[in-house]
Amino acid sequence: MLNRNLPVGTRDEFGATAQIKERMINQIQRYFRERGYAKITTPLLEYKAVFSELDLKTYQPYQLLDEQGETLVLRPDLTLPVARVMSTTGIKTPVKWYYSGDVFRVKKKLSGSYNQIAQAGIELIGYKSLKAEWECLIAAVELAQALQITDLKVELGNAKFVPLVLAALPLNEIERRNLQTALYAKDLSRYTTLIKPLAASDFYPFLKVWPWLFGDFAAVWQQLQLLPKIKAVTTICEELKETQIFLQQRFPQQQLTLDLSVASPQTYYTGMIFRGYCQSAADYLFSGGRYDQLLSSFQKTLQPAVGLAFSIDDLVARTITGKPVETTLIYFETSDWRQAEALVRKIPNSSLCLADNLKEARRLAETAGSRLVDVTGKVVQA
Ligand SMILES: N[C@@H](Cc1c[nH]c[nH+]1)C(=O)O
Repeated sequence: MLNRNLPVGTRDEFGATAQIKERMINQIQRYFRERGYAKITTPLLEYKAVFSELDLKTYQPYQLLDEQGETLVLRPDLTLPVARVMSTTGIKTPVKWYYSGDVFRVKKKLSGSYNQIAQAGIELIGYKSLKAEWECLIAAVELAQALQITDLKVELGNAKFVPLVLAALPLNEIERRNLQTALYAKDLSRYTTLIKPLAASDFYPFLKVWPWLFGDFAAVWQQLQLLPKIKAVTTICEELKETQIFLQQRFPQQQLTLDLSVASPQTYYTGMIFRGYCQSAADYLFSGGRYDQLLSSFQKTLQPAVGLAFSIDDLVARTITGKPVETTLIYFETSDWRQAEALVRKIPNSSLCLADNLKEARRLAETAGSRLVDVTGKVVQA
């Protein structure tokens, strides 16, 4: 019976879903193109080694062997293939890429989520200033606005914040790792036990609130004042504050949150991280960050880089829950074919009705819940 089934986590897409998805990908790509980005495409199949910098437990890839016995994977990420391209082609930097495509991540049976995820994103390579992060954030917020997402929340963080604070604590390696695990898992009873030995430390007041260091930017900022000065952390915080001020000037209505107690969504991030989410979507709408070390794992030169990717499927799911699209069928006699085609071009979501006669056309329109129009442009059935 497998010839009638789909593998776990896959799906077919058709009708409104497929159409909305296509439109959305086109809209996002057009936006990036008009902003001066160049298109890049990479293959679905790559050597597994390309993804050695990825947390392969979280993003488990589908594997297969090529004729030489090398392990290939269906790409579980789109940023690493771009880094591979940069290291093998000698393309001059700085460069701004945009792309869209599917990534494949093994999902547990019954998890209910999909293993083929459509993404559209950008990678800005060769830019070390904060301007690159801001460019990504502007693009993300403007796109969300263009896609009519009115309840977007932008969450800022920094991949280095947690490791730097942990490194400043008087703990050994194992204690540090345990504390990090408890913090990320929000395992509060274990976390409280682990910080007890530090009760006399300057860090203690901060440690007591650290698991709650997420939410409204201003509120988190206030809590952050409890943290004793650590030079590298101060720089991170200043960047976050500057970014908040910049975003608030540019998008006064934009909701902005800060999360300084979360694990970096990708192991390759080395600086600011940002995610966008909204109430009606289950997962993040976009996710990105700075990854200055990634290209050095492919080649000797260090290349600063920032990027982000939209998760298209969540955007589509969110749109589908809106009101159904009104469709129109155009009924015509064969002698009026060109005229009918002209109407299809004019009326959004319309198509030619290939029924033999008007009676049959009426029946088809009714079944499809479509309006029926004849070539003269007259609605014959609403
Ligand atoms: N590849 C990242 C998103 C990203 C693009 N560029 C930088 N980060 C992800 O899938 O989470």
